Amino acid sequence: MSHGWGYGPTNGPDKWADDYPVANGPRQSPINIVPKEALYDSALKPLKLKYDASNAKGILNNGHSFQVDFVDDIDSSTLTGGPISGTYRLRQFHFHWGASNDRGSEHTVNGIKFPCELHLVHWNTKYPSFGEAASQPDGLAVVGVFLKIGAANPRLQKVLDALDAIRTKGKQTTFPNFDAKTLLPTSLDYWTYDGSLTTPPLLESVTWIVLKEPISVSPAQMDKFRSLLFTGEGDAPCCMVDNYRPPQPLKGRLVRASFK
Ligand SMILES: NS(=O)(=O)NCC1=CS(=O)(=O)c2ccccc21
Ligand SMILES: [Zn+2]
Repeated sequence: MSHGWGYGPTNGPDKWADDYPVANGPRQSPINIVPKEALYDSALKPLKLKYDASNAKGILNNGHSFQVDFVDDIDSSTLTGGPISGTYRLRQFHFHWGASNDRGSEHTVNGIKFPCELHLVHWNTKYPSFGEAASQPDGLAVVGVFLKIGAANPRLQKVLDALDAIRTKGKQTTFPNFDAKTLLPTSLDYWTYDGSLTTPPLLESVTWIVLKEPISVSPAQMDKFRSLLFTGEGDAPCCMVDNYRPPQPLKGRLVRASFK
């Protein structure tokens, strides 16, 4: 790719292997989850998410999605338990969504696409930094949450209300005092498998933890996601939609379930 990666016809997921050959690697993400083929593992521990709202820093349009970044220099917002060992710190969360409500999620369930998917990115504190962790096979843990069309989600609305300030690529603003736990569903039942970042550099360093229960989002709230632009101020505007990678080959991997 002569220009940066993206989600368009000339720089989208089918082209990423040109610059990132790991795109065809053995543990790529996302995947299609087939619940009947997942193995219930009674040894899997419950997820323990301990988030401190005061760690929320800012919200940024990074040209591929938008992300909410967190202070991660101490163990104040952490993920423990579940399929992982040790302590992983919350780094950021972001979303992937479609141009219409029939698509947008990265993981699928029995081939079903959701309109949106939330990713909460955590890094293993056995490594000295996020960057170092991102290059290790057990370096990252991403919690994925599906969004399903239904009633408006008041907890999500606080995030969406900030989007007018970051409409174009590179724009950011402060986003203090947000408890990411408010975005989680009631049940923390999950599927887990070994995978990768779903965006370049597609590093195969992610333990994926995909929650079974979706959270709700209204059609109007989905249109708020779609008000963002991939492009920068002054560029020809291109709506930020369909910023998802499709499911990748399982290549023999096991998907485990924390529930029967
Ligand atoms: N959808 S995803 O969470 O797998 N990839 C997005 C992502 C999350 S991140 O902050 O780990 C990071 C660093 C560098 C490049 C991409 C990313
Ligand atoms: Zn993501």
